[in-house]
Amino acid sequence: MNAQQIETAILAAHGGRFDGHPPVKAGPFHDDDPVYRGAKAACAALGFIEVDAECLGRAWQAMTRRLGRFDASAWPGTPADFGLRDFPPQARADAFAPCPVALGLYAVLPDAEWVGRAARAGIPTVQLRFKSDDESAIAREIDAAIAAVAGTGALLFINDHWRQAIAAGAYGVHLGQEDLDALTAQEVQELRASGLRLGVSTHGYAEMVRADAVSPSYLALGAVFPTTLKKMATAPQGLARLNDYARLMRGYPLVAIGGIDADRLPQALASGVGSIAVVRAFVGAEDPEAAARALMAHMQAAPEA
Ligand SMILES: Cc1ncc(COP(=O)(O)OP(=O)(O)O)c(N)n1
Ligand SMILES: Cc1ncsc1CCOP(=O)(O)O
Ligand SMILES: [Mg+2]
Repeated sequence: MNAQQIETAILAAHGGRFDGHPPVKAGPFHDDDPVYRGAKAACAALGFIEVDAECLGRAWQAMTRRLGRFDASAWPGTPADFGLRDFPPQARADAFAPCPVALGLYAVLPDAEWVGRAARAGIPTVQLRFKSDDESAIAREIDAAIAAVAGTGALLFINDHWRQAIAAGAYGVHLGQEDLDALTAQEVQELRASGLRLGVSTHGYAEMVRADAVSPSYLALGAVFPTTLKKMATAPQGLARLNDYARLMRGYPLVAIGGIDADRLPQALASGVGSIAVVRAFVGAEDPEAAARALMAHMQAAPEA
């Protein structure tokens, strides 16, 4: 088959699954392999951004070589086809400290007062996402958040401020791709050696591959649905992509985030992720404690993935 036939076959098999993403201009192409070229072109037509179409083109090429034939009905979902190292990642020598596979309902919160409120409402995983450049205010807020979860059993992640999180003895740290890229290899090692858990944001295939390079404790997959809380560089990924991402990265504890509320929670959870992260569904609720109960009831009611 030539590249054009491969592209047509992939679009015929998968075109209906990825509704809602406008096509992206295909290329550049880095070699003449017809599976790579056809699959990359098809994935661009399915709306995957350049870096993700490139990842998928290479993964289709690797999958085809591994299977010994081109199968348009398949979709790459094997870590080795993406060049990822051995799964499960927790077994790697350089893995970050492990965290539960099912982090459950995960509330992302603007300050320590909200952290305490979420923890007292019984939410099992909470994050302090305190945006400030004031070092002493950050340290104060982190200390207050740690005090606020004491005795509740909630696991506390600190967003962005990893050094202060280590100093204060938090359970873990959450970093975005830019946050991770800003760290030197030595700083990544310092964070790993601290024993704090590390969660990393991802918004597609290339970012999952990038995050996997440091073997973090969990991966966040987002934004699943549109969110008004944060200006996103990438379009909402949608449920079809979330399902594929969760299948590929199933060796990790996974967190779905972005625009999830009680109505959408069951669909997101059905992807196989062990955790659903929310901001507005808790903080923006008229009665946050009642909202927490409803969200947690939805999580419990969901059938095992
Ligand atoms: C659980 C979870 N997922 C994603 C994010 C976003 O992190 P990041 O991309 O670093 O953006 P900011 O939150 O720092 O604006 C998160 N905080 N938590
Ligand atoms: C911080 C963050 N990262 C990806 S989406 C998001 C915000 C999620 O907020 P909401 O649950 O209110 O859509
Ligand atoms: Mg960040």
